[in-house]
Parts: sequence; C-alpha cells; structure tokens
Amino acid sequence: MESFMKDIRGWEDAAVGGGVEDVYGEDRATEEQLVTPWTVSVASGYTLLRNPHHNKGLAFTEKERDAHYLRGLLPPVSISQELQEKKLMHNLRQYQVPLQRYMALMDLQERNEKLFYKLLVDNVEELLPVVYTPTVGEACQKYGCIFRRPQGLYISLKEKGKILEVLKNWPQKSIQVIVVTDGERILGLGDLGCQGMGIPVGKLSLYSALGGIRPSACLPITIDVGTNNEQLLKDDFYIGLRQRRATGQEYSELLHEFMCAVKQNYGEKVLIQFEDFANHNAFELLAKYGTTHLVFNDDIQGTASVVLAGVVAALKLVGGILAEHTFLFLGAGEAGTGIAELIALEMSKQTKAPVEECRKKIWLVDSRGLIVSSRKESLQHFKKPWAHEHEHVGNLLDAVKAIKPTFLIGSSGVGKTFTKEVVEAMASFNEKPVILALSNPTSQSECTAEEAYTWTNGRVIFASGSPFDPVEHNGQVHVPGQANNAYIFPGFGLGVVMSGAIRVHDDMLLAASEALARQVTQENFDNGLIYPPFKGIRKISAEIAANVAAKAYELGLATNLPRPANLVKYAESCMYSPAYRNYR
Ligand SMILES: O=C([O-])CC(=O)C(=O)O
Ligand SMILES: [Mg+2]
Repeated sequence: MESFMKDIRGWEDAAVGGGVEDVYGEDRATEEQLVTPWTVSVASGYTLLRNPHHNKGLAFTEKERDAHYLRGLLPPVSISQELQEKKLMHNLRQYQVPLQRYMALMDLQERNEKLFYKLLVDNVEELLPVVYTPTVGEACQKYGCIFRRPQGLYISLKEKGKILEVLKNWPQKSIQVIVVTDGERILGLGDLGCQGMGIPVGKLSLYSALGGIRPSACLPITIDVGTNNEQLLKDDFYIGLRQRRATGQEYSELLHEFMCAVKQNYGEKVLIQFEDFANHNAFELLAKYGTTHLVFNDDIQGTASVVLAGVVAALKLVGGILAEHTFLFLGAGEAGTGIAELIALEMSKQTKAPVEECRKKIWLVDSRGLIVSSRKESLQHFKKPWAHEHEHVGNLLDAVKAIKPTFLIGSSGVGKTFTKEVVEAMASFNEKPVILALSNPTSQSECTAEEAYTWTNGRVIFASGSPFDPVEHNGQVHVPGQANNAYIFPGFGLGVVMSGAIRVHDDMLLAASEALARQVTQENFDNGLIYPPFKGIRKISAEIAANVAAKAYELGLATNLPRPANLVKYAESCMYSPAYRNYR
C-alpha cells in the first residue's frame, strides 16, 4: 500500500500511512491543520519508528510492518504492549538511583509516548515519585547535566517581541493546557532558573496520566528572565540565560507579551497554569490576569483545594465542624495564604458568618513570628488579612503554645521546622493532632512521617506534600497520606477543558475539593487516611472534573453547550487512553 500523507505539521500530528482518519482517533487533525502548506511529513518506515507519538516499537504487528515500510527495521518478534510494559518495569526496578529511573522514563517518553503513559497509568503509585515530586526536584537541579532534548518551549528575554512566533514553532496547534514557570521558586529548592523546565514537563505528564488530557494538547513552557542562583550562573552546564533576574517593568512586559500571545494563538479556552513562581509574582500575575485569561495558580489554588479536601476529611476523624477548629500555618506565602483563604471561604459558606470573621480562626507564622496586627504596616499585602489581635510571638513553638491549634500546617518550603518540641506540644493538647507537612521535596518536609508518628505516640493524623513510606510504631503500621496538588490539578483541568470554561472561579476550587474529600472511603478513614490512595486517581479525577464542570455550568462560565447530562461519564469518555491503536 502506498504510504502517503496530506499534511501534517512536524512530527506530532504526522499520521501513519493509509489516510488520516485511520489513525488519528483522539489525535485527529483539524481541518485547519490539514491545509497548512509548509509541512508534509510522511510517518512511515524509519521515520515512524522515530516518531514518539506513533511508535510502538516491537509491538508493531506483521500487517503494520508490511503496510508501513517497517520490514527489516525491527527484529522478527512482535510482542504486546503488556509485555513491553512488564519488561520496562523490570528494567526500571534495576536502577537503584531515582534520577536514573527518571532519565529512563524521560527517554521512554521521547521514544514511545503511549508506552510511557501506559506505564504511568498502570503503576501510578510506584512511578509518581519518579516523574514527579520528589525526584523531579533533583532532576531540575541537575537539568543542565541530564538535558538531552527540549521537552517544552523556552521563552527567554532574547525572544522579547517575538513570542507569538515562538509559539508558532511548537508543532502542535490545538493546545488545551499550558503549564508555565519562571523557575524562581522550584518546589522548596529555590531559584533554579531555566532548569525549572522539569516542573512543567512533570506536571503535564500528570495532566495526561492522571487527568486524561491528551499529551498533544499539553504545552510545557519556561520563561527565562535570568537567575539569581550564583551556583547556576557559574555552572558550565547551565542551560539558561547567564544573567541575574530581570524584574520590574522588564519582567512584566515579557510576561504581558506572553499572556497576549497565548490568547492570540490559542484562543481564550486554553488553561494557563502558573507554577513555582516566587510569591510576589505569583500573586500579582493571578490578580492581573485572573479577569482576562483562563489562569490557575497551582501553588496557591491547587494546593489550597487539596488541603481543604484533607481538612474536611480529617474532621471525620477528629470530630467537630470546620468553624470549631483552629489552624496554625508555618509559612505565609502562596500555599499558606492560599489554603488559609479557601478554608475561610468554606467556613463562611457553612456558617454564613462573614469571611473576615472566619479568618480569625486561622493564624499564620512567617520568618518573623506570628503574624499579628502590630506588624500590619510592614506586611506584604497577601499577609495583611491574617494579622489578628495578639501580642508579639517570635517563633513557631511559642505560637503553637499560645494559639493551641488543632491543625498545624507547614507551607514554608523550609525543612525540619516541625521539631520534636513543636510536635509534642501539638500532642499535649490534642488527642488527635492533625499535622500536614506540605513542603517539597522530601528534604524540605517540615518533619518526616516517622517523626510525626513517633513524637505523638502514633496519635497524629499526618499527611505530607512529598511521599513517605509506611511507618511502624508500637507494632502498628501507619500509612501517611500525600497532600499534594497532584490530586487536584489534573481533574480540575479536565473539568475546565471539557466544559469550555473561560474563567476559574473560587467556587470551582471548592467543588474540586469537595469531590476529592468525597472519595475517601470508610476503609481509608479506618486506616487513618484523609486522602484516597493514588491508584484510583483516574476515577477520582473524573469525579473532580465532573464537579468542577458542573460548577462552571452553574456559574455561566462554561461554553461547551449543551451541558452533558452525566458529567462523570462524559469526563471518563474524554480521557486520553494510552493503549495502542491499530494502524491499518
Ligand atoms: O510540585 C509539587 O509536588 C507540589 C507543588 O506544586 C510545589 O511543591 O510547588
Ligand atoms: Mg508547585
């Protein structure tokens, strides 16, 4: 059979012989793509094997090998995707060093995308810590060294005035989700500049694996305005601009050009997720573009939604309603103030009390101690709502003793700050203290799971941002939960995309949170868990997506009409499947 193609720009949408409609399935090219004149690519034979979107490696069948000029290019054996998966998992487990596993998985993604996602979907609990937190943090630190191929778009100060052209260089045209970072606050690891690219890449691989957004509709972007990381500036292998960070007008002009170019190129229904920006820019960008673009800040809003879900679930274990509890945060940045505000909003909804009143149940500690009204003048604007009447308290331990919180939440990005004294103080006035050590990666966790269970004599209800292994204490095995925004953003994004929502509203975050909290089963509670296990995440994401979409329709923000009657079923039907297709 003649192997021909009509279009298709670049490698991604290249179809495989025999006509577009045979193979596209969900990756079907649009009419617009088919008439683009400047690329005609034929994915067959050798090219097909080198095309990660269509390559199946040894899984090409005899018929496919005949039809697509693959004879002789592969060894004789033809195996199933399941056997490929088994082999790869076996190989991965041979590596003892997490970064080697990461690199092997990135190579697989570059070689055979469907197999990469099949592995991720089927082995989510085992592979999440490899492609995502905590290993992705180390990968970013060493990104220059392990760099092989670009996995997303780099937009640096050099591209000023040309960002629209840069976007057009990306081979896929139908983008639904962008994750963008400027690398200034990568996890709790600080400024990693251009090497922050690992984060958008990792987040988007979860969008596809956990939330079912098509990989070809995902675009990782790093904006490089320099770095203030002296070590990287001196590093021969550093991949970014070798200059200190641009700030002020220079920074905001580049970001503005970027935001406008995205809307111009992809329309207003592309979801832009801000990730790991430093506090000042994160709040400013969200406020500035929240009313004109479809934007979502994962560190402020995604983290807030996942933690609220855990808090609501924890009430089943500790009793009482939200408004009867007292919350103390260590860390008053994006995560801390974002979570605090969403808890206050939910409290206000439940009790009908004004949100200002509800905020009084929530206290924050920053590097200078408890945030109190006498400090108000000198506080950054996002901290001001949390400056309550109280005498000066200089450190966390004294704040714990003074406030006597039922929930202690770490969101400062600084590790080992929940000391034995702090945790013991929590355990001295709470029968079941709730302690959430959210900072990432593992090295930045406020305390380890083992410390939390040991210092509270097994009474703590604990979850952390980075994963910890189960802990045995006094003959009992405790499985710590993972309070990571990875529970929320994939399903949230799916809900936004499938409803065609044009804005993100706080009520959609509450809807996501509520859907997640509902997924915690009695069995999970009996095991002290406040989050459901990740292995059911695709189902959980569908539930979250449906609840978010329902809210978007209710608020009049959804544009995909008519509204599907059964949103959970619809969400499931939209989800990307990594199973191979037959190439006729
Ligand atoms: O990436 C993660 O694991 C969670 C997150 O957004 C962060 O720590 O900044
Ligand atoms: Mg983040």
